[in-house]
Amino acid sequence: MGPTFYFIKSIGTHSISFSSKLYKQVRFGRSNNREQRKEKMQAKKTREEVEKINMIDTWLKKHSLIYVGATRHPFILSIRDGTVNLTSFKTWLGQDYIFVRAFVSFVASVLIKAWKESDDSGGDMEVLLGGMAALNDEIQWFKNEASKWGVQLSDIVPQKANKDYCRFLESLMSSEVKYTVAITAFWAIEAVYQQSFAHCLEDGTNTPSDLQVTCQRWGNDGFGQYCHSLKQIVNRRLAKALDDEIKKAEVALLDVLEHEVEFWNMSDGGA
Ligand SMILES: Cc1ncc(CO)c(N)n1
Repeated sequence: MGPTFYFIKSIGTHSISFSSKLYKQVRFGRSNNREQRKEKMQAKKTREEVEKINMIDTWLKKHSLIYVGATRHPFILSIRDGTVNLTSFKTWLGQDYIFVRAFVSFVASVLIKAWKESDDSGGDMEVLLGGMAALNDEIQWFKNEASKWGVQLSDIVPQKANKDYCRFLESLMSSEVKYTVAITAFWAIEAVYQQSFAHCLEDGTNTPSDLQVTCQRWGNDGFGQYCHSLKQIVNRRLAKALDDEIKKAEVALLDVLEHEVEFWNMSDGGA
């Protein structure tokens, strides 16, 4: 088949016609294809940039299965529907007290990294210091709560999942680990508890009244705000980070989510 001819204009008895290729070139401009390609690439770049601005949400969508596994664990769902086994709850309480003591040291190491590496335009240090103050309160709370439930904290032996998690925290305390990577893990650790316990406080839930204080501890709005501030710090850091650091931060997030699932699993009696 020959080229299609478009009748464009007739001037008097003279008609001018173009081949379709030529017509397109005249109609859309010679560099049409190249322009379109450029536009597409621009769109792709913009999408990547948008994803990078909120890297955390991009990752949570990408890894939604494990994220839901960590924030909607059967133990949490059993608190939420009121069927929780109190032995499970006490196991969790004792193990978490041990974890939080390691966690305080980890947060101290993140604070040191912030001081060394952050320009602190976002007030990172204040947010972290607020987190440490909350942990001071939390340790006291664990002691009160343990005596309320008859849990002897001095007798608690850390289970394997707990030891593994604490060892992971310790690995992040190394000066080799960048601030961006460590604070990504920090945000994830706090966010899992915030999301889990806030879920137990939603309308229409059956959370037992004597567990409400526990859920409030991490599910209250102030803690939600604090997690949001941490998330903004992380997103700001990741938007500026090099690829290698971004990859390590994503791995750290996945590690946290896996450790959190294993940690909840302990409450079910698994060692
Ligand atoms: C296991 C675990 N993850 C997160 C938190 C939040 O502080 C906690 N107390 N314990």
